[in-house]
Amino acid sequence: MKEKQQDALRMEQDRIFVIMEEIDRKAAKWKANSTEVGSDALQIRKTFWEDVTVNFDEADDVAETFTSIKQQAALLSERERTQSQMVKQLKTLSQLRFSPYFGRVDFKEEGLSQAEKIYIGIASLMDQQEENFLIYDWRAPISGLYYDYSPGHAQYETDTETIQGEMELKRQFVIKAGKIKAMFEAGVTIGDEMLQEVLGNHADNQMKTIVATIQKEQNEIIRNDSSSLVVVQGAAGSGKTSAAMQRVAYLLYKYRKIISSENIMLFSPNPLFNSYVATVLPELGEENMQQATFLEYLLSRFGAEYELEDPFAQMEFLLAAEKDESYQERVEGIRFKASLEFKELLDQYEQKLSRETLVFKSLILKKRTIISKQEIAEFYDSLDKGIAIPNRVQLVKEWLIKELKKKAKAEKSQQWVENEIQFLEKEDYLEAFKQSQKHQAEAEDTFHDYDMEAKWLSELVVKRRFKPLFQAVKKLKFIHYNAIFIDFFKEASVQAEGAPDNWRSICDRTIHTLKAKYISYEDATPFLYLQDLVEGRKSNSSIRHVFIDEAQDYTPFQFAYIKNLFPYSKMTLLGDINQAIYSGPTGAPSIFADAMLDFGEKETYKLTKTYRSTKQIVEFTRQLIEEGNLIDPFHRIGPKPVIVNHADDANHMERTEEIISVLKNNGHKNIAIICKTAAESKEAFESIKKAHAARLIEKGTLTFENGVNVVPSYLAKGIEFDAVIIFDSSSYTRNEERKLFYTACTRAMHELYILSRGELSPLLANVDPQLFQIM
Ligand SMILES: Nc1ncnc2c1ncn2[C@@H]1O[C@H](COP(=O)(O)OP(=O)(O)OP(=O)(O)O)[C@@H](O)[C@H]1O
Repeated sequence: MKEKQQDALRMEQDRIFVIMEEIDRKAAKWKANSTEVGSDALQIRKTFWEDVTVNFDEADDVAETFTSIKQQAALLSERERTQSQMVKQLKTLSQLRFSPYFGRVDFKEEGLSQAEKIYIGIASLMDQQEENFLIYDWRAPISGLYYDYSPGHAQYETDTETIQGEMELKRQFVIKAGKIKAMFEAGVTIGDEMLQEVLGNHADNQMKTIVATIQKEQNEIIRNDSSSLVVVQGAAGSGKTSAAMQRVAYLLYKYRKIISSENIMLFSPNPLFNSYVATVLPELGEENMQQATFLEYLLSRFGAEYELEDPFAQMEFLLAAEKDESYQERVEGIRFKASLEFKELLDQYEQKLSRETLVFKSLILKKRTIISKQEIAEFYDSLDKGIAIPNRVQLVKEWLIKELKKKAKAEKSQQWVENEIQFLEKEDYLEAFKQSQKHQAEAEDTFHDYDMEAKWLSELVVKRRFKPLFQAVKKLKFIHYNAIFIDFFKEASVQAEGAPDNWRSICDRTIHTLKAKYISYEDATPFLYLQDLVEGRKSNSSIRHVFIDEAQDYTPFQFAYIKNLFPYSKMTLLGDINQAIYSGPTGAPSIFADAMLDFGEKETYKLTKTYRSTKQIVEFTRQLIEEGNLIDPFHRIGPKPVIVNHADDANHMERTEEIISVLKNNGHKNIAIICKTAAESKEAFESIKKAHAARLIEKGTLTFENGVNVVPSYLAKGIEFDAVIIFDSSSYTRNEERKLFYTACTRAMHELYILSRGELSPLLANVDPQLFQIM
């Protein structure tokens, strides 16, 4: 048996050498081509103007010149595109040279006498004659066999038919620098050995691709290309983010003729997460999709006029301001403002707005009202009420631009203009002189040079002063959204169906903050929604697929808003209701708990098998949540979580430092000290850094590095560490914090320590004592 395996290994290694030769041959050829295309492009750039006919004498000549320039530019951009395509292909070749493939299946198609050997890697490679595949791209239809079946009957779908047959062999490889490091023959338990190998590795500050070990249920999610909405509810560590990333790569491959990375958008929870996942697609030879946090979108819309609270500040309030007298009321406000009932109130308010007037802002120039808000309102009110609000707003805009032009003309003779002329720059005077010379030469005018110059200079002054006004009008800044939103809360305070009992007081408080131009996070999306009702819906037609990771933290209101923003997009939502850290403390609805996700064709997947943590950690953490018994740990063995049981504060820091040393000695490179809040993190960091080189993660932190990281609980979501130390379990006391505590504990891959400065968290009370060690 052993000998047979040795032979197989030798044979496979020999094949790799042959493949590497082919890669080298192709690389040399492509490199030569790429250099040629590159020098072509350079040449075109150098001689661009020599090769076009430039003649502006007659109208026909101008048209010809224009066509000629266009042709030359098209030629240049085609060459440049080809060159960058070649560079990309060369990069993929070098990735293949390092590790040509990770899987092989021998598949005998029904009706054929011989099995085909199908090798699967991150990209396809053809033989020298360009006839046969030496390597199949993992996203090709036939590669589905590798993920979905073990030896025996198997089938795969092409665009037109289902191909049936027999899988005779399934092999997995770990190949590095062209050498086979490990080879597994898959039996009934598909890929377990290979998974063991992969999952046993240390954590990294960058997520890795999982193409070699994608599991069947993940593969279904990755390859679903028919549903408008894919919803994945998956336990912590079940591979939701991984599935999302490979799904992006799959869509980019399958629809490469119609979509590219610019047409895919990922909403992620924070900037740290953005950088954590940033290397997955490049590793697969693809470019990263567009990535943003929802907060970034909000900030881009609000501009500098308002102070916008971010979700992390809101979270800090929810976790740390429990004793604040406004706490309960705000929590209830957050809950209601997250709902579709609240959105309905805004829709009703739109009806009222369409019958009544809007609130406007006067256009002010140098502290003088140029066009008053009353004049704007009068014009607006004179318009037919049957016209939709956004269209009326457009008419006001056009009217204002005309009025501003008239005002600007009239303004030129004002004394202030003359005064400002004196303060113009030397260049402006020079330009005025040139203009007047030009005018003199062109027209037999009776104007004195001096008059011409003065006229030009006063025009310049007025133009400069009016420019911001024109810009403001174009951006519809003459609408007083804040006042309209305040008016909405005044109206809504008396007639809110489904609102909490203290709704009136919530509205008063909201009005108070809005008057100070402060937008609480829970008010931000409703504010923009109202703004869009007035201005017309903003929608993005270039995005064809939106991914929302950690989707459990989006409210139904936010989701409805995002859906409106991307009306032509398919959507993939990935989340875990047990990690709903925002709706935990507020009880606000989450799109994952709601039945509101009715969307054309929706497909829901549940992932219950988890891969991140050892069996011992999962058995422990799943007892922290309801229905945790449904979570199925991957069989990877490690030490039981440790609860450090001491109810006094005195040696807490010392113990933390000792444990960090133990974890370092155990070979862990990536250790997180997870604290509940930013303030606790700061405090922990200040102490720890005296004994260990450590890094503090804050809401603006863009990357995290291997080493000791001190991180607030809500920023750790989505990422993972070799070992986690929960800094102080005693700070998680309320049931509302259960999901946050669970999220923090599930970040650990290999070891989990729970420390407490006071009493052990009551959230641990029901955990089976067999599942942890006490220290
Ligand atoms: N099929 C797989 N093969 C290898 N590793 C996998 C596989 N699926 C998941 N993993 C690994 O499990 C870990 C968790 O995956 P991922 O972060 O995608 O899970 P998640 O469901 O998004 O987790 P969470 O909700 O806790 O943030 C990662 O290290 C990932 O590489």
